[in-house]
Amino acid sequence: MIDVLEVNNVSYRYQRKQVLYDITFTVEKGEIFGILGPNGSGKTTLLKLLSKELSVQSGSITVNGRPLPSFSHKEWARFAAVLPQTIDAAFGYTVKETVELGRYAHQHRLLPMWTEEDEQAVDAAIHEVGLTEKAGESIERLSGGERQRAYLARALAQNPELLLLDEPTNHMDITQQLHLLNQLVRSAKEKKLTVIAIFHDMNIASLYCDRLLMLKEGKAVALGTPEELMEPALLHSVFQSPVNKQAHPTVSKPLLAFLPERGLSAIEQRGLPELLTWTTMDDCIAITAAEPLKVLSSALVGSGFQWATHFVNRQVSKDYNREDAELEMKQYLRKRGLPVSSTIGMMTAVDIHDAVCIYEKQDAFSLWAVVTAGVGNAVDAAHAWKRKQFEQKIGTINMMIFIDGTLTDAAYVQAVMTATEAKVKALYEENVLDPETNTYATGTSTDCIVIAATQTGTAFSYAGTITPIGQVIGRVVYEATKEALRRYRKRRDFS
Ligand SMILES: Nc1ncnc2c1ncn2[C@@H]1O[C@H](COP(=O)(O)OP(=O)(O)OP(=O)(O)O)[C@@H](O)[C@H]1O
Repeated sequence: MIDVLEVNNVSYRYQRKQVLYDITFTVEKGEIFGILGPNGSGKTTLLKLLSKELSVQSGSITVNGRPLPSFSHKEWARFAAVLPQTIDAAFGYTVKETVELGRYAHQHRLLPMWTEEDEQAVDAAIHEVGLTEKAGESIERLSGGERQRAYLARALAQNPELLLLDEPTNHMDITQQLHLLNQLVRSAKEKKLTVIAIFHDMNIASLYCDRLLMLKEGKAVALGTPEELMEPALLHSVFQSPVNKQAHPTVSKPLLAFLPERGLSAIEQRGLPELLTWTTMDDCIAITAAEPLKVLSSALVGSGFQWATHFVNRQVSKDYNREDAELEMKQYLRKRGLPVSSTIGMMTAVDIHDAVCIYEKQDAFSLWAVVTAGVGNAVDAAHAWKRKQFEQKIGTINMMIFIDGTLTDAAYVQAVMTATEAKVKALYEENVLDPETNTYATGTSTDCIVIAATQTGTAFSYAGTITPIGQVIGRVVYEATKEALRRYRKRRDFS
């Protein structure tokens, strides 16, 4: 890789105020390089030094191996284009005329001539920022975001090798931000355009930048890929705001969630039993939480991680068979007056009146488990592959585990593991067999689990069987599953 830009030990002071200290980094050709940092950390000053708007006082900046000061004004204007943070609007110009100004660097000083190449560069740049329709509009009649795009088009029309952007997506709505940044990434890759940009939105920077430089009080505190920099501890120390890091659902980039200050939540004031309201209707159990709980579930409605206030275990007939069960379930929830977007919905053919609830209170947390169990579809997971097809009978084990505590993602996963292991043990002790293989069943073919936590109070990094919370989950699930199985068999044997 070729380094376009080398910044070595650059420091800067405005009169007596030192604002940059010994900044060193390199930027490669075709790279999208982001500069991040709190207000006043020196980002704009650094960008002004890179764009030659300010002169280097100490240290050095070289571009393609040449010291930056050795570039003439015209040479530099051909090489680099700048989009500053604020631009005084050139009133009276149309969008197209504004963008045309970007071509001046390519004009011969003595014999200025507007060529086909100039015309094409202007049209292409206007198209790239999505302003073709407004090319004839005067600049002062554009919205703030549109105006920003027009100035970006002016910079792009320069056909620069280096683009320096100070908050390029300022004033833009999210569609425009994504459109523009997608375009920048395309240009960077296709034309080997190098982009150095200041960002305030860390998720946007993480999504679009190859590497990031983090400034704090004029010092470079971190330099690396978004994966390396988006670390909660580092971000907390730089921005003084608590932050959580998660995996982006579809792109291999980190996603950050900043945490608002919360007042005392219901759980801290009232405890788990007061937070949850239990209602048994003719064909479902509905549990309502006064505060949203963070849930990991395999439920038909509301699977994966999400926040929810309603938890429904619905009883359906053993012949229930719908092509789109999820859609039908959502219609059912709607009819019941439940908010579908914050409801976790599961189904069972087991009689919901046989549900077993166990509440456990410890010093550091409390836990409530609700289990319905049937074993008509019992299966041995180790030998399920031997089955030709699964015949659906009554019998599914549905578990909901409510916890007043703060769980990490790892703790959620371990809670699922611990609960599953305890369930397997209960099935073993109740002698539940897979009817096909005649071996001990480990579950049923349609089991469902919900782990719901308040995300307040005691923090749990893990919930495996070595931890107090894991031990409670294991015991409570084991006992509740055994009791639910006994109730299921009793009803089956007497009906
Ligand atoms: N012309 C100037 N004269 C004196 N001090 C200045 C000047 N320009 C900026 N500063 C100071 O230098 C420091 C860094 O400012 P700079 O604009 O580089 O920060 P920034 O990280 O870009 O901030 P923001 O995120 O708010 O845009 C600030 O304390 C600012 O007040």
